[in-house]
Amino acid sequence: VAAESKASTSAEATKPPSPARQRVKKTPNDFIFGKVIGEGSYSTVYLAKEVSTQKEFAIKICEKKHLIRERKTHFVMREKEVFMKLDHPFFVKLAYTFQDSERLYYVLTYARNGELLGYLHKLSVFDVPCTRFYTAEVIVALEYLHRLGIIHRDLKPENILLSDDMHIKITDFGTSKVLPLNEHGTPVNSPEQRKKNSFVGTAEYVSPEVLNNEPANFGSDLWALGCIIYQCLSGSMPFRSGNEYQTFQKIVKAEYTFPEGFNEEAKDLVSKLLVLDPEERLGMPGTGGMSALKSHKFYAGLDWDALPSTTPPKLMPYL
Ligand SMILES: C[C@@H](Nc1nc2c(c3cc(-c4cn[nH]c4)ccc13)C(=O)N=C/C2=C\CC1CC1)C(C)(C)C
Repeated sequence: VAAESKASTSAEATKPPSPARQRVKKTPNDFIFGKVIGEGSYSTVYLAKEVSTQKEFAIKICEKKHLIRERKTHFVMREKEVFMKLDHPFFVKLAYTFQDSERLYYVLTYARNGELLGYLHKLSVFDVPCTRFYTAEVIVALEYLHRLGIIHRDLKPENILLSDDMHIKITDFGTSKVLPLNEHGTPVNSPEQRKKNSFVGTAEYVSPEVLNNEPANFGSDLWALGCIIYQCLSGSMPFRSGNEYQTFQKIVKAEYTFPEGFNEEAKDLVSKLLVLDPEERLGMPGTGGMSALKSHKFYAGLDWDALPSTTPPKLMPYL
């Protein structure tokens, strides 16, 4: 990588910086690359350290020829478009982008404490205070995302990362959808949007409408939220089944049961999210919007605006 980029850097060195590019573009030589953090759909994400600041970043690298061959350039363009719009503490931030002859590089926040899923596996279940806190942070993140007209479409505990101070950092927007905004800046999810969906989320969290080939909408993220709340308190997924086909059969019928002892307020909340008709899900405009969701008794007493500055409850093994 270093050798090739030297070639392109020298080529770039002769190109006068265009006015649009005020700050100098980074190159791979500005970073020391470490372990592979994860494989995205058309990319590999590495842990890396910026030489000049010793700061750690996650760097997503895409092979240009692979993207072109797989005709996925629009995915990475859309993902970059989404990252450029996001400026909120509960999302991974895009710090720099640059390229060399072979690859595209996206330099992003490194969420040092990894996936929420990891803690859920370690503890098997979260207690009510932790479930309240972390799912409330997801709700604040969804409210921000939906206000920007962005549907995540693949929300799941693997995409909910944790920062140094144990607040959430949502990531993986490669499959998100950006809805056009009308003249008032409100997202338009019109019938024209109803073209065949090319993307289906992760089996256990995908919503009925997406399985029925209807376009994803904000309700699709609320369905995933319902699955996540269920999973935090029970340690298992509501529609988990022997195989994917059986899982899908349960999803399209919203067929699931609560385990013994499941928190009553959470039962009521989940039953208002895992509803077949997206418009009927708590948090959608027809049911009072996100403020109705935030007023649900499961979150009684929670200071929503203080969440980013609240000390997160300790994720404790279930006693
Ligand atoms: C879901 C995602 N996983 C992850 N994506 C990102 C991480 C990340 C960190 C850990 C981690 C940290 N400590 N221990 C584990 C585990 C998984 C991660 C991060 O720090 N910063 C940005 C990321 C992603 C940016 C986005 C453009 C792709 C996949 C599997 C797609 C790579």
